[in-house]
Amino acid sequence: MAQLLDFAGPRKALTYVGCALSAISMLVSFGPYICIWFVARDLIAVAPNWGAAANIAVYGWWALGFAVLSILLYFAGLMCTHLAAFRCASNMRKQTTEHLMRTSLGYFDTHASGALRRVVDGCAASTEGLLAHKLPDTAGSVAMILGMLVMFFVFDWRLGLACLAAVVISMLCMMKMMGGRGMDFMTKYQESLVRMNKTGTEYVRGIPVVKVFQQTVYSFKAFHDAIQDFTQLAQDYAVKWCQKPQALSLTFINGVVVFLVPTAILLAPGEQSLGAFLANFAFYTIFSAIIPTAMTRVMFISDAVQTSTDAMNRVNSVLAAPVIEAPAAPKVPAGNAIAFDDVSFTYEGAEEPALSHVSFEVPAGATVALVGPSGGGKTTAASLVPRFWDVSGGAVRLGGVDVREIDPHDLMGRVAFVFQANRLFKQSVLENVRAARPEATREEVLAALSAAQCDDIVEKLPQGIDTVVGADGVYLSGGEVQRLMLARAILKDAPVVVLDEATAFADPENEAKIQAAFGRLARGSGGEPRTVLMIAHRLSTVRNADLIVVLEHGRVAEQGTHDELLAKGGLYARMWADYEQAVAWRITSDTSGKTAAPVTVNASEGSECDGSAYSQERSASAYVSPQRRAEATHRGASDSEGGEA
Ligand SMILES: Nc1ncnc2c1ncn2[C@@H]1O[C@H](COP(=O)(O)OP(=O)(O)OP(=O)(O)O)[C@@H](O)[C@H]1O
Repeated sequence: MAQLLDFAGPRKALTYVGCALSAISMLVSFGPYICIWFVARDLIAVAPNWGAAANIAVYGWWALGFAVLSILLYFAGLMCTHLAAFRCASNMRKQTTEHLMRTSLGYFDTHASGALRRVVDGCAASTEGLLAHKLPDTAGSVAMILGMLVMFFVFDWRLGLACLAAVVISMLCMMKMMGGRGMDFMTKYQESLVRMNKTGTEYVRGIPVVKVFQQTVYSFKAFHDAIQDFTQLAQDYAVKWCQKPQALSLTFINGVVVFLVPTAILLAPGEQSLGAFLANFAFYTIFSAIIPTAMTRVMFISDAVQTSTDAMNRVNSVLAAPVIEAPAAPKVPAGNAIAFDDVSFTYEGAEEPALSHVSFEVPAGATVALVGPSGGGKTTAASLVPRFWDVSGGAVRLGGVDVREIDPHDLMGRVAFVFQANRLFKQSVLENVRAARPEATREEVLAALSAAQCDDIVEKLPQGIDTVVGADGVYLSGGEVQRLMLARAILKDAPVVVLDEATAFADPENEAKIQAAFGRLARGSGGEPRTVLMIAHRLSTVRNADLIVVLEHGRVAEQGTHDELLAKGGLYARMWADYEQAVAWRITSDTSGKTAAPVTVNASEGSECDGSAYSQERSASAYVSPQRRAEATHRGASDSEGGEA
C-alpha cells in the first residue's frame, strides 16, 4: 500500500483526506438514527396524544440535514481519493513506460508486447478501484463499526450487547472464510483463474493452427482442464467452505430476532420506564439494519487488496527489468569499424552460452556476413552491436570504443538495424518510414522509399505514402514490409548497418527488390560504403562479402573470404557445396511423364544486387511439385511456363 501510494506523489495526501472525509461522513450518517430515537422517545412519552409531540418536524429537518451532509462529505471524500487514484495510475503508467524505454531491446524479444501492455495499462487501472473506492469505503466502514460500538452502549448497553453479539459471531464466520484454509482456497482460486485466462488466450491464438490441422476443440486439453479446475474450485469454495459460515453470518447479522428481540422480552418486565425502553428498542431495531452494510464493505476490501497486490507485483517485475546503463563519461567512437573482442554471452536462465569467445572485425565500410547452422549464434552476435543485450564477457567495440561506454542515444544514432521481426505502426507509410528520422522532409522519405525499391508499393496504395498501414483493406506482404523497413534504415542514414537478410517469405520478385534495396542501403547516401554486419540465411548473398564469419554452437568455426573458406574445405565449403547442389537442380515439368532431369546452372554467376541473384534463386525455386506439375500438364503448359510457375 505504501509503494502504491508513493506513485501518487504529492497527491498522496488527498488519499488520507478522502479517507478521513469518508469516515466523518459515516459518523454523520448516524445523525438520522439518533433523530429517530428522539422522535420515538417524544412520541412514546405523549402517547396516545401524538399532537403533543412538538419537536417531531425539527428532528425531521435535522435528520435530513445529517443525511445531506453525510452525502456531501462522502462525495468530497471520493473526489479526493479519485484525484489521488488517477494521479497514481498515470504515474504508474509513466514510470513503467519510461523504464521500458531504457530497457535493453532484447527484453522485448522475451516479453510479449501484449503482456507488457497489460502491465502498463491494465495493472494501473486495476489499482484505481482500490484507491478511489475501496479505501475510502473501508475507512468509512471502520468508522462505522467504531461508531456503532459507541452507539451500542450510549442508549441501553444491554440491548447494545445483544446487537454486538450478532456482529461478533458474524465476524468470526467471516474470519473462518477468509483466513487459514479459506485463504489457501482463495489463493488457489486466483491461481486457477490466472491459469484459465492464460490457457484461454493461448487457445484463441492457436485457432488458426487448429483449423489448419483440423484439430477439434478438445485438442486444447489444457484450456478445457483449466476450466474444469476452476469450476471445481469455485464450487468447492462456495459449497464446502463458505456455505455454513455464510449462512450463519447472514442469519445473525440480519436476524434482529435472534438476539435483540429475546433480550428485549427478557428485560422489559423489570423496566421502570417502559416508554424509554421502547424508544431504545426502536432505535436498536432500526440501527442494526446498517450492520450488514458495514460488514459487507469490509469483506470486499480483501478482494481489492489482492487484485492490487497482484498488479503491484507485475509492475515491480517490469520495473526490475534490466536497463541499458548509460556511461557516466560517454566516449565518442573514432570511426565506424566494429570489433568483437573475445565476446561471450549467455541468455538469462540459459545453461549454455549462446556465444563463446567470439572474435572478428568489421573494418569501416566493409560488409561482413555471419553464416552458420541454425542456432549457431548469428542473431545473438548481431544483437550485441546495438546493445539489445550486453555481453557477459569480452567487449563489442564501435570505432574502438566499447559500446557500453558510448552514450546510448549516440549509439542508436550511428547504428541502423533491420531485423526479421519487423514492426509497422498503424500510421501512414510516410510516418512509418519517418520514424527513423522525424525531421525528414516528404521528399527525403520518397527518395528513401524509391532507393528501397518501394515505388510499386506506394503506387498501388490508395492514398500513396499517406495510406495508413493496417487500415481496412490495406495489406502488405512480408517482403513489402521488409522493403519499407529498409527504406526506414536508408532514411536514417546511419554509418553502421546491422541487418538480418531474411527473405525467406518473399516471392522471387520481392526478393530481387529486397536484394537491390540491401545493396542500396550498404552503399550509403554519398556513395560512401557503410559498415554492414549481415546475418545471412542464404549463401547467395554472401559471396561478395569482405569477410564471412561462420558461427557454429556459439563459436567462430572459421572466417575468411568466400574463396579462402572454399579453399579450406571446412564447414563453409560443405555448406556451399550443399547450396550449389540445391541451385543446380532444376526439375522441369515433363508432359511425357518421364522423370525430370537436372540442368546445371552456374551458381557463381551474378552479383548480389543487380537482380541476377534473383535469376539464380528463381532457377532453384523452379522446382514444381507433382501436384503443380499435374496442373501445368492439364493446362498444356510448356517447360518454360512450368518454370515460371
Ligand atoms: N531469448 C533467448 N533466451 C534464451 N536462449 C536464446 C534466446 N534467443 C536465442 N537463444 C539461444 O541462443 C542460441 C543462439 O541463437 P541465435 O538465434 O543467435 O541463433 P541463429 O544462428 O541466429 O539461428 P537462426 O539461423 O535459426 O536464426 C540458440 O541455442 C538459441 O536457442
